[in-house]
Amino acid sequence: MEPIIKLSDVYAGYTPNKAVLKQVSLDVYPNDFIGIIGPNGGGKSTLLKVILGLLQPFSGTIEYYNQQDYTKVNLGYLPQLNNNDKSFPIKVIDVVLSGLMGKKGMIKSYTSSEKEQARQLLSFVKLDNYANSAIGALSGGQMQRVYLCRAIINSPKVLILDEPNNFVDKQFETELYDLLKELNKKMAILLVSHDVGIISAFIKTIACVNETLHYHKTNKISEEMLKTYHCPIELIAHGHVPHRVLHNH
Ligand SMILES: Nc1ncnc2c1ncn2[C@@H]1O[C@H](COP(=O)(O)OP(=O)(O)OP(=O)(O)O)[C@@H](O)[C@H]1O
Repeated sequence: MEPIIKLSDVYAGYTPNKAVLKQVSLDVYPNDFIGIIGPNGGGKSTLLKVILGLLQPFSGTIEYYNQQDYTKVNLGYLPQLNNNDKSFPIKVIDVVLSGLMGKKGMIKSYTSSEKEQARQLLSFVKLDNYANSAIGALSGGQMQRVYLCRAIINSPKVLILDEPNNFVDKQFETELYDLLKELNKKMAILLVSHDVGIISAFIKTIACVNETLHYHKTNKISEEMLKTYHCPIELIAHGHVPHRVLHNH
């Protein structure tokens, strides 16, 4: 089977001669569900930017379906939420529909079947009653669900999520992962998360990013394994659920 995305020996960063990512190689296959973990500042978001084509590597290659042009691969992206999103004057359903722009370009109107599809997705994440609300009126968790709908409305081959559970209400957290499991039947998923304990029940493999990338063909994480690869974690307990979190560097 051919990988959908193939990174080979990638060096990337923001200032010349100061690589944040070094010697990174990774193959992403159609049914993958990869948990991307690592310490703060280790380079997880930078890796996503490289994969999304937002940051050109200093050296190394990134190939999509054996093509050089990333726009030919349909990628869905759920970015980290930031506070600016709150002041953006746009209706919830239009946020979801804006996920079609990559396919349609800057268009003025959407078809009724596209609107229906957007409504179905909102119903999928239990926000059917908010379709016509302003996005700024929603809680952080609700906004994340809307952005998830936007990321998947174009049926991407790869769904990329950056800390989706940062703002998600506890009540929706399990539902979010169940939803991702369902989506994984149709698309590869790359998930950056600090919640290693929780995601390990859903992910299939692990990429530990700490300047370099170490890929583990398992969803079981041992401290020894991560220590070996300089990706420190520790076990703590939140309530009744044992949890692994990453040290701050
Ligand atoms: N736009 C930028 N310009 C310059 N340096 C940056 C920029 N974005 C990130 N960095 C630096 O690159 C390094 C890696 O950052 P990155 O955000 O990729 O890490 P991360 O693993 O996603 O961290 P976190 O878990 O805190 O989100 C850090 O040292 C960070 O300060």
